This record gives sequence, structure tokens and C-alpha cells, in this order.
Amino acid sequence: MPSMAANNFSRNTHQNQTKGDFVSRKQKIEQQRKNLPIAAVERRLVEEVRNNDTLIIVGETGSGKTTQLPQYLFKWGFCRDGGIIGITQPRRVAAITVAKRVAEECGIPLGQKVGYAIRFEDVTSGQTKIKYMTDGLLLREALLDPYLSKYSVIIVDEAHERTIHTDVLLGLLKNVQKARSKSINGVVNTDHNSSNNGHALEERIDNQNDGILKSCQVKKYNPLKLIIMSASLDARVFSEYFGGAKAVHVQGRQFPVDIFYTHKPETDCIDAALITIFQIHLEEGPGDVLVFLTGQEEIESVERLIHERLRQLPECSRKLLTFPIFSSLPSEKQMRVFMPSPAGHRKVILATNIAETSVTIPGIRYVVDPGLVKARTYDPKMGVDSLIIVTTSKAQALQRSGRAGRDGPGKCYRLYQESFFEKLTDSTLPEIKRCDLSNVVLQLKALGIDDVINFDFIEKPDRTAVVNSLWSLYLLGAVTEDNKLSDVGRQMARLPLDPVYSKALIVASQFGCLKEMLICVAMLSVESIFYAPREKLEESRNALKSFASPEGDHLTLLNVYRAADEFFQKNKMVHSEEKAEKNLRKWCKDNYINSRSLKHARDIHSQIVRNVEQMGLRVTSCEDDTLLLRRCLAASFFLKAAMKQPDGAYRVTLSGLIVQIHPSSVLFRAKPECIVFNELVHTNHSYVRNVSRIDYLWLVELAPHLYAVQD
Ligand SMILES: Nc1ncnc2c1ncn2[C@@H]1O[C@H](COP(=O)(O)OP(=O)(O)OP(=O)(O)O)[C@@H](O)[C@H]1O
Repeated sequence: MPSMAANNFSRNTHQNQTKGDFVSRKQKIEQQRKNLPIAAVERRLVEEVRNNDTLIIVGETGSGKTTQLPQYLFKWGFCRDGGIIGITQPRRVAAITVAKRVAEECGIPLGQKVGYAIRFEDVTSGQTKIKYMTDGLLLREALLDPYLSKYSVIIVDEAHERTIHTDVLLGLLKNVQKARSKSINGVVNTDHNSSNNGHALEERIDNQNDGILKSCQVKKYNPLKLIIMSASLDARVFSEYFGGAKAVHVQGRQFPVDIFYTHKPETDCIDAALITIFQIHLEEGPGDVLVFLTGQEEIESVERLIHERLRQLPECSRKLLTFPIFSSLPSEKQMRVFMPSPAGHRKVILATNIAETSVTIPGIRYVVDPGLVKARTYDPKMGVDSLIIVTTSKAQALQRSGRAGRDGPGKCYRLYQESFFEKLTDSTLPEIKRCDLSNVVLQLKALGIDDVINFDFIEKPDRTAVVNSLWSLYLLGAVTEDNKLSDVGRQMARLPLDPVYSKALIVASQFGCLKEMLICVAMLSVESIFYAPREKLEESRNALKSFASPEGDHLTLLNVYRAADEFFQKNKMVHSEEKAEKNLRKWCKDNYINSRSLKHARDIHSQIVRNVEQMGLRVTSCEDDTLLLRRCLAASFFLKAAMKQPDGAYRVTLSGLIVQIHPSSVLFRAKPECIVFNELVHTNHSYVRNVSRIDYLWLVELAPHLYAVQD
């Protein structure tokens, strides 16, 4: 049996490091950087960027695109005019971890030259020149600054993922490029591939307020350099979209990854994954294992089964540690996967597709890929979000195997046959084809793009989906009858929230319960506040009871937030802020509350309080008037109401769909006559989540354009 030698992890933090450690780590990083395949073509890439306003870069996973290219561009003067290099990522975890790594490579604290920004969290400063961010965040920035004037270069990374934000962003960036070219040349430059050395436009600004003609003030718009990047990208589609933009391929990868397929189809993926994990553990050399699973439930059962099987092994073979990572897992637990495991132990990371692109988890040598993923699909006619398990695309399979081979040669075990791989689709169906579009439509309208149906999307969304989004925006009062953005719609677009939640805040300010609605909306905007591990289901349910409100989940969430806040404020009176935060995390743990989600909700809360104050809305409280708050919920969420049927199921008023209240709701057993809800998901049944009890007559009174008294 091979010895379980210590794997070669290196800590990301500088804590407890001596000066010697620091120097040797810096040298090691320098060496790693030099060895990356992209390092050999640094000059050429920089030249290509200089010569082409739009460039498509395709390079193998781990070749160094995400971490190195921004540093090269900085080094070769692309920030010289004061511009910033922005790099978008589809996932928050990637934006954060890559920014940390690049700051470390530069030997500077995060937030200075290198930073990141994601919704509700901004770790950048006036000095930041290399900014990693989510694609959604850049879209919001465009609302405030349509020229994206502070960026000299924008890199859209992992474009193959085709998130809804990436797709909209590409269309928008195309317009920004045109507008910036126009500002320089005085004409629209439609040739996106043309080089433009950009004699910056000198623009005279008349300061009309104080009547002084400041003729010496100049404003410069340089051309926007746009780079579309991915490991697995159909370069042709992107090139055509950008008027024949040049595509370059970065050859080679740092370390090889051998791919293995099964000889016959696997019927039980979990069992096949388990067998493979133990084969690796018992027969292969050192290195950690990354296993892709479909969700929390599957991860938890695989984790349990691993531990059961480990108990049957001799003591010396039990040095296998499991680490789950999925999006609703508390962040301190998520970050544990990036830490080195104790010497002599092998780590098995059980992950959803959160770990599929851009992230480097040091030490991973083996990837186990059953070839499945839980994907969100949206039925625009019914307004139903479904989570279904589907096979991955070839692009996803390549990304998954690319998580190995990043700090040594790797192996990827695909739990299906090679012939099956050949039949997989090249890339995943773009999200724009399978998502609710209300938010995007509202944002495009706020950006002045009125004719959303004819917007220059890289791939057009379904017409029905656009029409339905326009219809719900109309019902919410965000667009007028002739499809123009209304004043309310303009206010809604200023808030970084789903349109219904933005509307809820505006309605609540009129009802006099904005203070409470801000909390509800902040809590509804995060994933799973309650943490219910399978092995402690009973305890977690009991903990929930102490917060539960008979009126529904919204008031329950309000109770949790208030209890946490009271606990925190009391602690802060006697302890430092840091200690109070620590105690709050412990309180969360004791109460089966996901502390990361709660923290996230508290951050969102602070930000949206600032937003509504800037908008001039009155933040008043209804105190304990829960009736008023529930009436406000009805007035806000009337698009999602349902009536109880004789058999105890519910009929959604607008679509006629039959649904059940989700077992996680406090109203699961109470089954009131009429409800409003926020989420409709389809797993094995159609379920509604985040539910509150209302009176049907309130709908008639508060949303008369949709509801009438029933016979
Ligand atoms: N957090 C990290 N810790 C240790 N090494 C890292 C880290 N991030 C990156 N690296 C190293 O830098 C290499 C290049 O990573 P980078 O993310 O730039 O590659 P990439 O070409 O963008 O690949 P992908 O598209 O798969 O993200 C990795 O293979 C790894 O060796």
C-alpha cells in the first residue's frame, strides 16, 4: 500500500510566517509563475491586446489566464492613463479566491493594487488597478457609469459558462466600445477588431452652475480593450459576434491530466464515486481528491458513506478527511477546503459545480466526475423554477478535469464511458434561455435600451420569456402600458435586488413598515438562513421553533434577524466588535442558523438601508403591528399568491399551477386558506417557499388590477 505522504499544501495567509518562510514562499511563487504556459507568450499576448480592441483568448485550464494576464497588462502599461483592468467571473468564490492569490503573487495586501468586488462586498480602494468582480456587479456599475469610464481593459473570464449576466454584459460592452470609439473619432466605429491607438478626445466642460467656463478641464475616453477568455470556448461564436474579432490560443498546460473512463455505464453514481474514492485512497500516490456531486443532500450522504466505510478499514488506512463545499455552506466551512490537511492525511473535497471553474484548490491531484449537475431551468409560462439533474456539457467536463494538474500531474476519473463523453453537448445551454428575465429586462431599460426584444444578444432569449417579464414588470408598475420605464421602475432599478423585492421596499415605505421590510428582503436575498445537517435534523427543527411565527416565514425571518441583532448589540456593549462577532457566530451555531448567510443578510441590510435613504424613502417601523406587515406583504407579492384546495394542496392564482407548501416552511402543517410566497421550485413536486398567511380580500383591495371578489 502506498504511504500517505504529506501533500505539498501551502498556506495562503502570511500568519505565523517567519521572514525566511516569506522569502522562500515568494521565490516559490515567482518560480511557479515563470513555469506557467502563458508566461512563454507574455509579450505576444500583450502585443495582441495592443493591436486588437477585442481579443478572444482560449487557453487550457491552469495555463495562467485568470491570474497572469491582468498582471502582464498592468506591467505593460495598460493602466498608465489611470484606467483599471476589470476581470469578471461568473462566481463569487472565484472572484474572491483569485483576487487573494494575485494579491499574494504581487506581495501586497488585498484591497490595494489588487482587489475584488461582489454584490454587497467591495474590497477595493482608490489604488486598485486590477479588480476581480462578478459579471453581475459590472452590469450594475454600467447603470451608474454607462461608458464604464474607469476601465481601460475589461476581461470577461469563463465566458463559456454563458451566465445570463455574461451574455447581457457582452452586448453592453459591445455598445460601450462603440460609444467610446465614437467619442474619440466622432463617428461610430463598427469595426471592433480595428486597432485604435486612441488619441483621447479632449472634451470641453462648461461648468454652468457657477457660470465659470472651465475651458481647461478635459475628459478623456480611451478605447475600451475587451478580452473574452475561457478554456473551453467556441471561439468562432464569439469572434463572429464581435465582427470577426481575433482569437488566440494559448497552448499547453503546466501539468498533464490523464483522463480515465469506465468500461461500462454506471447505474449508481454515488456507489461508483465511493468505489473510485477508495481506489484512489488505497492504491494511488499522494494528493487530494475532488469529487463533483449534484447538491448538499448528495454531498452529505456521500460524506456519511465514506465515514462508514472508513470504519471498516484498518487504522493505518483511515487517514482520509472529508470537506464539503456547496453554496449554502457557511463560508468558514467553505474556506476550509483551501487549507492544507494535516501531514499524512488525504483530503477528499465533495463539491457542487461551485468548484468547477477558475478556482485552484492546492493539492488536488485526482478529480472524480460522475458527469452530472443540478441545473436551474425556468418555465416562463408557469413562472416555475425547477432544479433538475442533467448531464454536464463537454465544456464542464473539461473544466472539472482542469481542477487537477494545477500543482502537479493529475488524474481525472469520469464515471461514464468515452462514447458517452462524445455524445455530450459542447457547451451548456446559456442561462438566458432558461431563466426568469425580469431583472435583466428592467436593467436594460434603465440603461436606456428600450427595445429589449431586438437587443443585440449573442443568442436571443425566448420571445415568450421576454414578453412575460415585461408583463410582470407592468403589473409591478415598473413599465408603462407602452412599455416605457416608469418612475417607479427607475427607482426599482436603482436597488441591487430582484424587481419584486425592490417594489416591496417602495410599497413598504408607503405602508409605514419599511424598517421591517428591509429586514425581510435582506433575509430573503440570501441562501438558506437555516442550517439543517441531515444528522441533526431533529435538533435543527427544534431550534427553528423558538423563532417560528404562526403568521409565516417572513415574520419568522424577521424574528431571527431581530434576535441575532439584539444578541449582537448586547455583546457589543461589553465586548469588542470582533469578540461580539465571534459570539454571534457561536450563537448561530447553537441555533442552527447559517452564520455566513446571516452575516450576508446583515451586510445586504446595511447596503439597502443606505440605498433607500439615498432615494429619499421614509424608514419607519410598524413596531408589532404584524397585521399591517402582512397586508404589506400581500400588496408587494401579489404576483405570487395561492389558495388552498379541498385536498390541502394549493392553486397558484395567476398560473393555476398546483403546488405544496415546502416542508421547511413554518406553515407546512398549518395550511392557511390563502398565502403569498416568494419562491416556487420544482424537485419531485412543485413547492412554494417563504410563505405568509394573508386574507384573499386584501388582494382584491390592494391589487385590484388582478383580483376580484370571488363568487
Ligand atoms: N489560490 C492558489 N493557490 C495556489 N496556486 C494557485 C492559486 N491560484 C492559482 N494558482 C496557480 O496558478 C495556476 C494558474 O491559475 P489560473 O487561474 O490563472 O489559470 P487559468 O488558465 O485561468 O485556468 P482556469 O480557466 O481553469 O481558471 C494554477 O494552475 C496554479 O498552479
